[in-house]
Amino acid sequence: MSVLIVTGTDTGVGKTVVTAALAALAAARGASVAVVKPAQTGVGPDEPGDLQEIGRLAGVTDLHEGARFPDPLSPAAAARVSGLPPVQLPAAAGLVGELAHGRDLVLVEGAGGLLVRFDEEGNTLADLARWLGAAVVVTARAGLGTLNHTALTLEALAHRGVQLAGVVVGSWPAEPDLAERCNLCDLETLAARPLAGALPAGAGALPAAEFLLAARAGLSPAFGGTFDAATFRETHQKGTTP
Ligand SMILES: Nc1ncnc2c1ncn2[C@@H]1O[C@H](COP(=O)(O)OP(=O)(O)OP(=O)(O)O)[C@@H](O)[C@H]1O
Ligand SMILES: C[C@H](N)[C@H](N)CCCCCC(=O)O
Ligand SMILES: [Mg+2]
Repeated sequence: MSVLIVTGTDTGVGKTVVTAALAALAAARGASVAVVKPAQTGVGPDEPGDLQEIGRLAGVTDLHEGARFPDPLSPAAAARVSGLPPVQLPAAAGLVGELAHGRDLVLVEGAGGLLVRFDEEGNTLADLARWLGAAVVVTARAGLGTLNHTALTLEALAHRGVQLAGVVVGSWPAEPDLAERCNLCDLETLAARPLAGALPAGAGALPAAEFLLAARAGLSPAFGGTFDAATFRETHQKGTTP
């Protein structure tokens, strides 16, 4: 039994796709896997949310959405605007703990970046990770601007004593520009370890069988994949040094 928390350096960086890739690899090796989204915002009652996307991509059905708010805001702000009660993050931690007893892996996808508030008390995904003693996967953008966002996220994790499970690039472009290629090396410097993966741009639109192949190639052996950071870096580093 283990719990992995999936956060990102921002909203829209590919957390859902990374969570789906982690779930797909776990399921493919026969592990029982549950996925929890404590708060889904920006999606109406009858629309598919991140969990439905994960279910479609990874073929997992053990999906748990804590609360849903229609406005595309932080969970705390979305609850305030809607007049609905905010998510109780301690209760979400309880649910994750319970699920973990009967599963090999429980994945938790946050909302937006690490320090986005879930309630008026200011509880965040970092608090959830701390309560559960769970490590955090940080999904990062590939391009210019990601170094500062990633450094801030890693510093916030370290400040709270939360363990980093790895940095994964959520969407690696087919034709990376100079900043994206340089960032491979610099993201590793920030994390003080090799990249834990890079999923190809467009992976989120693949059918499940092809998504599994992309997940395998795009995530490191620590997550059941074959991604090798050194080979990936070498492939893309042309022109990044004199
Ligand atoms: N590797 C990828 N392949 C295809 N599409 C991607 C990939 N990464 C991200 N996207 C697309 O980018 C958008 C944002 O990605 P995603 O929904 O995964 O972000 P997120 O970090 O989960 O954001 P949120 O905070 O809303 O949960 C989506 O439309 C998604 O389909
Ligand atoms: C609506 C969006 N897709 C996410 N569900 C929520 C993102 C909240 C981000 C808040 C912020 O950092 O300003
Ligand atoms: Mg998402």
